[in-house]
Amino acid sequence: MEPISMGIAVGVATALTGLLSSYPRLYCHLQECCAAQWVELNYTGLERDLEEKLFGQHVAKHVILKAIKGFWNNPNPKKPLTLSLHGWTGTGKNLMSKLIAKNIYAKGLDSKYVHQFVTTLHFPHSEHTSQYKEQLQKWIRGNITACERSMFIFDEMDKMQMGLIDAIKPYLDYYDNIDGVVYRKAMFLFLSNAGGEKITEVALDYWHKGNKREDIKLKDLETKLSVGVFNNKKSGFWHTSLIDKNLIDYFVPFLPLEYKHVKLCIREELISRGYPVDEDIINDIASEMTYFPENEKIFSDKGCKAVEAKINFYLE
Ligand SMILES: Nc1ncnc2c1ncn2[C@@H]1O[C@H](COP(=O)(O)OP(=O)(O)OP(=O)(O)O)[C@@H](O)[C@H]1O
Repeated sequence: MEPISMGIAVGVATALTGLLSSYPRLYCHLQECCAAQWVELNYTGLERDLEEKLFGQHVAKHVILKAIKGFWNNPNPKKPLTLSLHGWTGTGKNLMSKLIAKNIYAKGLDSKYVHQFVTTLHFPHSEHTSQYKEQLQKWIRGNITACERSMFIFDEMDKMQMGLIDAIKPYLDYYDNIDGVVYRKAMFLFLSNAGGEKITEVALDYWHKGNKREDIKLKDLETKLSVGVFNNKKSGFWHTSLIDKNLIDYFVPFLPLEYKHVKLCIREELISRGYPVDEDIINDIASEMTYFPENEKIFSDKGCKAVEAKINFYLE
């Protein structure tokens, strides 16, 4: 490029940047920003999505809707919202995070204000904990400075090293601000399989007694979870002061999925991929999944996780 054209290009770019920064509304019109047109809870949207897309999780739905509504309607929360999602693999914990993000951020999980960490992927080496710790704290601070309504999702929380959990702790607590940064409007979601077996015991017990699954209450599960997980010295996450200091606001249990839920997942997947809905195919695929316990075969051992792969195998 010639020097004159280069000069003009730089001048135009500088003028545009100046213009956009002096008109934040115009900036937000063109780019994702932390204002209400990009970051706002769509409660009815969330309610509808959970009803239509998340199967067999009445307790989790109820807790999440209550927690998020209360938090969002409070203009001055005392601490960030901290949700701990527990359950067997493939039961919808990641799906739930996705639906929450979708109904708060216009760009859903792709929003620059939604941050996902997977322990084995992002923090794999225990010898690097102090380095991860520093990076993570910087990351949280920087992102909440950019947008108070940021969301952080930590997957495989039960595999996270203790030191790293300690690094997040100050941001979850009841502080008005830390070094001038207000963390109270952020949301933290912790996902783990911890407690999955205890939750299954409760669901199985209901089934054996001939009770309806839909009658399982949060308190039935909480009692089991507190004995089996929170007081279990082996489940790393739980004997940290996250629990001792009451830093987790809600425990969100995910029930193991039954044959009928697996069928719903298959149906949903067929529709979303534009295949015709054929009951025979749905039954065939659902029957190919494996179920436990050994004798009764009630719950899918991978939840709905293998559905996509089974459909690929069956139809393509
Ligand atoms: N309850 C559910 N309702 C509808 N779809 C589901 C449900 N549970 C799982 N799925 C589907 O199964 C797949 C795996 O689900 P997801 O990743 O949410 O499970 P997870 O509980 O996070 O598993 P993991 O503990 O192994 O990470 C996704 O495609 C998801 O859409």
